[in-house]
Amino acid sequence: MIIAAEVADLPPGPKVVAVGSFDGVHLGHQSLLAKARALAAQERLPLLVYTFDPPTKVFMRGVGMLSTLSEKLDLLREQGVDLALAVPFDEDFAARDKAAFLDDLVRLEARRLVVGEDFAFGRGRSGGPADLKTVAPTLTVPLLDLGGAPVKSTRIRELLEQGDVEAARHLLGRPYGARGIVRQGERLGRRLGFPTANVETAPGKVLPRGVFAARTWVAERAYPAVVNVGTRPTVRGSGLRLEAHLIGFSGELYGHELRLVFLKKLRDERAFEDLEALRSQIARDLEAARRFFRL
Ligand SMILES: Cc1cc2nc3c(=O)[nH]c(=O)nc-3n(C[C@H](O)[C@H](O)[C@H](O)COP(=O)(O)O)c2cc1C
Ligand SMILES: Nc1ncnc2c1ncn2[C@@H]1O[C@H](COP(=O)(O)OP(=O)(O)O)[C@@H](O)[C@H]1O
Repeated sequence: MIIAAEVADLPPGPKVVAVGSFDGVHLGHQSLLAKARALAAQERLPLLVYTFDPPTKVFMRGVGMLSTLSEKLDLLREQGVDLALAVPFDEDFAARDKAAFLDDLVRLEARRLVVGEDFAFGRGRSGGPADLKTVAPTLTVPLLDLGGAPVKSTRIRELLEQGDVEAARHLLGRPYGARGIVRQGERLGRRLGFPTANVETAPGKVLPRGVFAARTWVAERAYPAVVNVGTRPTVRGSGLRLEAHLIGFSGELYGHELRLVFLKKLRDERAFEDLEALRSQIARDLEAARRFFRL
């Protein structure tokens, strides 16, 4: 997949262009991309995804994001997208009028356009499908319905904020994941008997709170894990932290990238009277995770 941040950096030639924020690349996005891919194959043209970083709603409304740019690009690649244009979405971009956006599509040599039915663009969301049709024939894809409501990033964000990683998984078509570099913490984990890799995720990334059974990867190796996402009230922690105790791992992780997917919520985070009480609870969490993984 070829990736660019500006129209001028993409190879010339006609293309099928799908436009949207694609935050999370959920099942709705995936069905839209499948239609776009089929259209591209039929027309013998490459498929380009024109997307925004951060997602427009994240910038405009300050909500959290389901996928960072690198996660989104990986997911788009998995969906068989040939080219990705990820433009920085900022004040200037939000203020551009709809003609400027249409001009981008012309410069991209868009021969067919594919958008979700709720897509709008340009300052004040003034542009819509009728405007797009002045550039190229436009396929407007209806929102995919699951469980009696459309699949939308907002709905998934809300489920994750409630810690419901299993319902989020149904709408995403895969378990929700996060990634980041392992940083040094207060080195209390080892003293507790449960070393925990402290994973620094991107600012603004949505994290479900609580204790979870998770699958983790370091380089290409997979480890089952118990993960806590919270503020560690027992040790008067500050700020939200993601900490993973990898089952069957020993060694150093500092500076390595750790990836994980949240599989099952085990419980909410709590304040314990003392470290001993926390230690025995983590031991029970570990047992619950082992049962989950049938270890
Ligand atoms: C499975 C698991 C569950 C945890 N649950 C809680 C909890 O309920 N309350 C809490 O205050 N801290 C909890 N923690 C966080 C520990 O307080 C944290 O791992 C410890 O402070 C180690 O911090 P350090 O990595 O900075 O040394 C949990 C950690 C793990 C791995
Ligand atoms: N099974 C394991 N799971 C997670 N981290 C481990 C494990 N075994 C060793 N480690 C190492 O121990 C570190 C965590 O130890 P800990 O005392 O909790 O320190 P910190 O406060 O720096 O997170 C990890 O970053 C990693 O390098």
